[in-house]
Amino acid sequence: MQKHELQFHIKCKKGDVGRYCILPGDPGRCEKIAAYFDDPVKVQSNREYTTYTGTLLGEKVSVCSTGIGGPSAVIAMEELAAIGADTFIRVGTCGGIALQVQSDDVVIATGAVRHEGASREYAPIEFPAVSDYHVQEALVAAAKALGKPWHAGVVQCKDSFYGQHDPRRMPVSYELQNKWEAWKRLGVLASEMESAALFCCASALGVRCGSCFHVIWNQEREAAGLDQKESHDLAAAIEVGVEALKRLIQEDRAADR
Ligand SMILES: O=P(O)(O)O[C@H]1O[C@H](CO)[C@@H](O)[C@H]1O
Ligand SMILES: O=c1cc[nH]c(=O)[nH]1
Repeated sequence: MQKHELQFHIKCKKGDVGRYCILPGDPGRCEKIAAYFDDPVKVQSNREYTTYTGTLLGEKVSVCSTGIGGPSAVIAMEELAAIGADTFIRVGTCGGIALQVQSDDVVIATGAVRHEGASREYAPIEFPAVSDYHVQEALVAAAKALGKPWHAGVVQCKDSFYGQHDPRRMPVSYELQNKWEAWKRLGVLASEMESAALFCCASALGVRCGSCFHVIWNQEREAAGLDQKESHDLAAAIEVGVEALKRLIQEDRAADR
């Protein structure tokens, strides 16, 4: 596929997007994220992929939704990279696993458990799904500067949302439940679905990617009888993602990258 061509799924072409892109899963989140940009314009909407472009600090930036799961997320990354994007921040939602992770906190992924399929088509399973160091650093600095409660560590990715929430129902419950116990003992912070695939795809493409998440709930806190609520206000995670992009833009300018 030629780099100047309209990309097959996102229906964008070179010039439509900036080198800096925010990647939410939910298309409905794009307009809310674009509202933080200067002069945001809706560029395209096709399948699960909705794209807006605007500016931050005078730099062209975009937001493009990825849909749910690794396969559609790496399509977005591949097609955005083909038309010039090289720095990605996934702003998503997650469910807490570690007991200290509470609803409304912001989780920043340093790495992701590859309990999903798409990353295996980019890298052998021995290869770690890790976020870009500079993006990770910018996300932590942003969370600190904005005074948001944050945690940085490993997140778990899987392909089945209901395998996470109702593993006993699944014929492979023996695997899901045993592995979940391992994630807990290994200090995994939270569960979501796209970062492992995005991190491996980014490594393969030579682009930068990091992730931050709004914590909706924590099923382990609930199981332990700790206080627990459900929250769907993603403002803190969005603000951390946007602030991190600004910091990366400034750092890249200072380093003439
Ligand atoms: O809210 P988003 O960004 O879609 O992220 C999370 O929510 C979806 C599941 O409900 C999965 O995509 C998961 O990773
Ligand atoms: O529990 C959750 C919440 C969001 N996304 C997930 O994959 N799991």
